[in-house]
Amino acid sequence: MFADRTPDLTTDLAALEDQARAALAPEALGYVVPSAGSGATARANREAFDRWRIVPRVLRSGARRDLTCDVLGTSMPAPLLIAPMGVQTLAHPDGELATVRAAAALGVPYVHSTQAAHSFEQIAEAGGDAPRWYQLYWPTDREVCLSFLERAKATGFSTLVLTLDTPMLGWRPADLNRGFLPFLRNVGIANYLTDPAFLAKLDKPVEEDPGAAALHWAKMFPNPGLSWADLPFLREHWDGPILLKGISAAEDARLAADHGMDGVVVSNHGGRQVDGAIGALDALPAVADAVGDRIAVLFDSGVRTGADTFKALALGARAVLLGRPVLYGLALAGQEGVDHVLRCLLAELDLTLALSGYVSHRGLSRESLACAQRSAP
Ligand SMILES: Cc1cc2nc3c(=O)[nH]c(=O)nc-3n(C[C@H](O)[C@H](O)[C@H](O)COP(=O)(O)O)c2cc1C
Ligand SMILES: CC(C)CC(=O)C(=O)O
Repeated sequence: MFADRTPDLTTDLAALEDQARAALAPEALGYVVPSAGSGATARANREAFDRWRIVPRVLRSGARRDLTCDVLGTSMPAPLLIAPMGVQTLAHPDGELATVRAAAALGVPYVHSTQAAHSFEQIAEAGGDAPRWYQLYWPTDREVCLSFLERAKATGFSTLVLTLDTPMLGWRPADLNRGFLPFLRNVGIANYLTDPAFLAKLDKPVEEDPGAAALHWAKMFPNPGLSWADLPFLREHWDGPILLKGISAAEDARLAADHGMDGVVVSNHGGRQVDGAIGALDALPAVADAVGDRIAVLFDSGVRTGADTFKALALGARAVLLGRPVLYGLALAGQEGVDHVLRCLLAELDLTLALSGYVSHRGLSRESLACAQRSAP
């Protein structure tokens, strides 16, 4: 099922998906690659990148470039993080451990999903001192939520990312057709299965009744009742920066700032939630305008190349999160594959800046781009 050689990986990250398809088992393929409904949002994500074009400048002394940056107190080699993605053992048996090791070797921050197949403690051990953020799916049970926050703090996660576009799972035909949800097989709930507050609520030890543990998770995961009024609870229990992920509307970004949040991630979950939503890059400029420098604006959904990263930064993102390509690298060659993907992205971003006349992403603005007209049908 998993490639156990080191395949020749393409340096065209947009084409990596095709290579990875062959390395993913059918259930993993059905979970990782597709999007919600008709796939309209995922297409809109890519179309938005195609519409914006870079306007290269010349003769600007670009021999030395500096991609380093600081985002909310986290230093990084470039404005790039690994997006939170659950159940990475579907892509490779080493799962998140391989990803965090590759990220740590390069200093790229890794964002740990609540739905990971490895626990906070395992990630901390594998990742060493490298920067790590924690993505929270806020469970309906507040004791479990608090326990997650405490464990994240105790194991060195500096920044909290609260994902809000997934109050329940989107309509995902590929999974529905197969009747496949990894969590119901206790895959991707490692943070729960190692959590004292969660385990205390089970009638029997997990080993005796794994099905009951999965069902208990299923009662806690969907949390459609959350509202803006809940945010002070998080602020009270988390000392570090907090970002809201899954923001598309400028008004929600403004509300995030008004509620004392430190940042937002403009994202539509890679098109996995609302079918027919606005392309994430199309949503970015209005969000950036709405909050200005009040809070940090980060971005994901559809980033596949260094040029895509350039465009998101030019349209107002302080950093981007890389999603599926990381899982494709992981599926193809484990830690080495993730390393390959990160290095390609970083090199291509550096090259795109150089070829476009910039010594740093800090010089980018909307003037670095032009919006190409759609061609007539
Ligand atoms: C397999 C998979 C699992 C994901 N799991 C999570 C998750 O646990 N938490 C979260 O906030 N986002 C999750 N996401 C969404 C990513 O963080 C990110 O928003 C998305 O992948 C960006 O789109 P892209 O992959 O098309 O670039 C997941 C995405 C994928 C593909
Ligand atoms: C529990 C899930 C919602 C994990 C996830 O974010 C995803 O599959 O997109």
